[in-house]
Amino acid sequence: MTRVALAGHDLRLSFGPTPVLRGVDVSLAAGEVVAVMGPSGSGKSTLLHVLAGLLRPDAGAVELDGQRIDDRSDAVRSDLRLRRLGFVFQFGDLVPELTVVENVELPLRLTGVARGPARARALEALDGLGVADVGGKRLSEVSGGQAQRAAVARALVHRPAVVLADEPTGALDTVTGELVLEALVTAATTTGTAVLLVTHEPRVASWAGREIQIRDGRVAGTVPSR
Ligand SMILES: Nc1ncnc2c1ncn2[C@@H]1O[C@H](COP(=O)(O)OP(=O)(O)OP(=O)(O)O)[C@@H](O)[C@H]1O
Repeated sequence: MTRVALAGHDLRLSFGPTPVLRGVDVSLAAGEVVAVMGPSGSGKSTLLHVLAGLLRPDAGAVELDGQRIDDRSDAVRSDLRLRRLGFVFQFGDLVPELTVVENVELPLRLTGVARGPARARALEALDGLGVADVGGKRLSEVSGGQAQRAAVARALVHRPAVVLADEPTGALDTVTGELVLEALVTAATTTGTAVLLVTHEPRVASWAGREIQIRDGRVAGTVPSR
């Protein structure tokens, strides 16, 4: 049977009086790429933040590799995020004071990997995205597309169980966007990482195996990607 990497069960969350998630069930198998689509304001990013343990749901449960995480302490959830999850947002979110390669090795260094092996793995991850040559540069010295590819390398460098990506190609040209999506799909097929991709764009969703449609804080349907 396929291992479930990440699942949300009957997730509910309101901001003040406004319900934003109204009972969402989602499940991602290891190695699966799933797109989350839906109109602006339908709750996609909120769902991603709840699944990441960044926001606690009012009700429901989140399970990572079969273990419930939403009821764990902030410190435990933060540690799980560091070790088991990778994130890609629309605008890279790298640390400007560090070089590109220092950013990519960060998840490894923070979990105790020694400097030498961490550097080697970071350079390998950058190489996989075609940007190893800018490893020594600071963010101010690289293009937006190079920075985003570095952000993807950082999200994948520690071979996380799950990558959560929120409009990861939103700020990129088509060719760079495809490099980013290809890297995410390759991680899914080669290392069994589950990838959840929030996007507005059908072209981006077509890289996923399955599309979850969110409307008004509920799953309106799940369809195979075109
Ligand atoms: N921290 C917050 N406090 C209050 N309301 C919020 C907060 N975050 C999101 N919302 C509201 O929750 C609703 C869902 O927002 P969310 O960002 O999840 O939607 P989305 O589907 O990702 O939208 P988009 O496609 O525009 O990014 C919106 O009405 C938004 O205004």
